[in-house]
Amino acid sequence: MLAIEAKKLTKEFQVYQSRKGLSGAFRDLLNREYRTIRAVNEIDLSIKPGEMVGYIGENGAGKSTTIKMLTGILQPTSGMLKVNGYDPHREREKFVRTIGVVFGQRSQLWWDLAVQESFQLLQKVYRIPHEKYEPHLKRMIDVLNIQELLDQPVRKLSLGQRMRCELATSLIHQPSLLFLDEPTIGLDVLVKEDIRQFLRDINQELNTTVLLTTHDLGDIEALCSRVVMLDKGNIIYDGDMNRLKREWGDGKRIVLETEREYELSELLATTEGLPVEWEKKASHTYEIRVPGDQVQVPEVLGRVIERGIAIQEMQLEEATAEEIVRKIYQEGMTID
Ligand SMILES: Nc1ncnc2c1ncn2[C@@H]1O[C@H](COP(=O)(O)OP(=O)(O)OP(=O)(O)O)[C@@H](O)[C@H]1O
Repeated sequence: MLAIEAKKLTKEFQVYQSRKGLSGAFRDLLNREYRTIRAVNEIDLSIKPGEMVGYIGENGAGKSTTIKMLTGILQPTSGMLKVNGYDPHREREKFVRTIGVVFGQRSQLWWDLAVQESFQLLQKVYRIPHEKYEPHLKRMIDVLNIQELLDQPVRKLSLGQRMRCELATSLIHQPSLLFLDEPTIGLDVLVKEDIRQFLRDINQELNTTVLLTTHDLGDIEALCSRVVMLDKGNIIYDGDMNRLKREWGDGKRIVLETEREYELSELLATTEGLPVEWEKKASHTYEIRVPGDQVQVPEVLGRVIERGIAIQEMQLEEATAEEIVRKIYQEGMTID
C-alpha cells in the first residue's frame, strides 16, 4: 500500500470579488460576485512507505492547500486521495492516528502546561497503552535530549527547545507518516543539524515516511532524495534531487588561482576540443565552466596540469539547490 496516493487532486476556492466605485459597493450589497481560484490543479502524487520527499514551490504555489487536503483539514474539490489507506477528510478520526504533523509556525503543545503534561494528555487522546507509550517516549526524550525540559511550561521554551518537543509530540503515537511544514524555521545551524539527524534516524529505524514542505532548501538537500516542485497549483518536477542538479545546475565551475598571469588563449589551448568555457576573473584567477555530463572535472584538470599551467589554488563550485530552483522559476520547466 502506498503512503500517499493522489490522482487528479484538485482544490478550488471561491473568493469574493468587490466591484469598483460606490455603485459597485451598492451592487455588492445586493448580490456578491465570486471568482474561483484553483489552488491545486489535478496533481498526481504517489509516495511509497519510507520515502522522504521534499515538497517545494514559491509563495502561493499551493503547498499548504495540498498538505491541508493530505491531512484531512480540507476536502478536495475533485480527484482521488488515499493517505495511509484512508480518505483523510471522510475517515478523519481513524486517519489522524496514523499521521504526525509539525507546523514550524504553530504549536500543538498546550502553552501553559508543562511539556510532560502535554505528552500525558496526548497519550489519553490517542489512547496509547501504557506498555507501548513508556518505552517509546523514553527513547524520544533521550534522542531529542529534552529530559531537562519536561517540567517547564511550553511558553518558557526557546524556539529550538520547543521544536524538539514538537517533534516528540508529533511522533508520540508512532505514526507511519510525518508531515513537516518548515520544521527548522528560525533555528540556529546546530539545532537544525540535530533535527535533521533525528529525522534521518527515525526514517532509517522505523521506516517513517516524511513529506517535508520548506523554503529551506538545505533541509531538502540534507534529507530528501526526491523532490516535488509545485508552480501555480501544478507539479512541474517530480524526481531525483541530483538529477535536478545535473540537468539544471549548469554543471560545475572550477576556479583556478595561478602562480603567474596567463593569456586566455594560452589557457584555452590546454582544453582544446573539450566543451568547456574559460573566463578571466582577475589577474591570476580564472574560471572554467564544465557543463553537465559531457566532460568530467578530472579530465579537464588533467589537461591543464599536463600543459604545465602552474596552479596555486583550486576550488570546485556547484550550483546550490537554491540557484537551481530560482532558475527553474525564471525560465519555466515542463514535466518530462
Ligand atoms: N482559504 C482560502 N480561500 C481562498 N483562497 C485561498 C485559501 N487558501 C489558499 N488560497 C489561495 O490558494 C493559493 C495557494 O495558496 P497556498 O497557501 O496553498 O500556497 P503555498 O504554496 O502554501 O504558499 P506559502 O509558501 O506562501 O505558504 C493562493 O493563491 C492562495 O491565495
